[in-house]
Amino acid sequence: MDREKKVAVLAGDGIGPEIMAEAVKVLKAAEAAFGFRLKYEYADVGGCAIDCHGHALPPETLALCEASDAILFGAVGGPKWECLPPDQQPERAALLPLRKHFDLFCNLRPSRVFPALVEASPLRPDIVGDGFDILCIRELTSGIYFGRPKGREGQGADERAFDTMSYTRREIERIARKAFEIARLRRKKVTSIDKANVLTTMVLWRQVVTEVSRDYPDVQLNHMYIDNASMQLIRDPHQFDVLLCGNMFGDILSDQCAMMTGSMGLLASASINESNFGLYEPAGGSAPDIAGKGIANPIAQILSAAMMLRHSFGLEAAALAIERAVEETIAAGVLTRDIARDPRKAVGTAQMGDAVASRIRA
Ligand SMILES: NC(=O)C1=CN([C@@H]2O[C@H](COP(=O)(O)OP(=O)(O)OC[C@H]3O[C@@H](n4cnc5c(N)ncnc54)[C@H](O)[C@@H]3O)[C@@H](O)[C@H]2O)C=CC1
Ligand SMILES: CC(C)CC(=O)C(=O)O
Ligand SMILES: [Mg+2]
Repeated sequence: MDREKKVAVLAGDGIGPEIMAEAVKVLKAAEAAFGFRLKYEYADVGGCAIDCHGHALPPETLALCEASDAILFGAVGGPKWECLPPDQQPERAALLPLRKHFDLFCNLRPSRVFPALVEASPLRPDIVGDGFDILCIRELTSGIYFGRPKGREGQGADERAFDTMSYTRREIERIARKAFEIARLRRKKVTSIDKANVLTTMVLWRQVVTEVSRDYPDVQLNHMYIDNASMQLIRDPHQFDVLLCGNMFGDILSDQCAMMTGSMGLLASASINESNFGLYEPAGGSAPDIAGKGIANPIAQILSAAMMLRHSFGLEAAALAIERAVEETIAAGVLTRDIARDPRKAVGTAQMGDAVASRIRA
């Protein structure tokens, strides 16, 4: 790495600050071990930013992100802000605009079963086998989460609310190309998820994905309806390599994939744009039910930091070292409550971060 890189650290709400502290701890251990330097600059985002600045994505936060080489993001939202009008809630007023602003259209969510956690999966042992390895590639800046018009109108029994699902050929093509390019580096299989039997948007999705696939004859493509895919993931996860999804279906299936590996707290993600600028965040949310208790699993945040080193900074060896340290820590039986077989032996968030960091130092 030629110069010190600047990381915008947006921890957010709920468990966000707790798990972020552990990711930064691990990154600092990696800096010392591998001799690179990162500069961490912190800013408010989400509900805590509404409380302090009156806006979920204050201009100074956006300016910091623009001046940074990557964004490390925690989570936003929670019951405290649910009373706000929908367009002012932290998720819609901060996270979605951030994704749109930086055109972070490509969301990578890898779900792999750690060998020591085969038993933590809620799937039957004969289905999990030695573990599966699925990469969910989710389109992140379009689809029904962004389509216009959306709104509410009318009153009484006639009051209605509506969202618009929309995809352009260009939007589908660029995420499909990413999926095929990445599948080439893996097991060369793309399963495109849609609902083309009902939704016109998804008819175009299927058509464009099929057209793009002709440029990748070495990669096998099959199409699957979202309802079937949800069932097939549980019946036989080994049939999947790369899942190519639109925004909403990828949101839903990736939570399912996370839990199939043992916990929501294990699923890391990278959201990148065409210039390889990225935002790195756990796939889960602010987990208000466990926030402030020091028991959240920091692994998804730590592995998101490893993805940042790999995708934004080209620090492959350091990324691998973090991933290996996480795997070894889990194998040594250092487990947070969500993945521990015996909750009485579970460690807290900070102990898990300490254990991973000390393995990197070693
Ligand atoms: N990227 C983001 O900032 C996201 C924000 N949210 C927001 O977060 C809030 C809570 O949403 P929920 O639907 O409850 O989803 P959630 O992902 O926050 O929590 C779902 C379940 O997973 C557990 N969980 C999540 N992360 C965990 C971790 N690291 N360790 C252990 N357990 C973990 C929680 O305890 C909870 O039981 C809402 O305001 C929601 O809109 C939800 C998803 C993503
Ligand atoms: C605001 C939501 C779309 C966040 C979320 O659930 C996700 O990105 O997985
Ligand atoms: Mg989600």
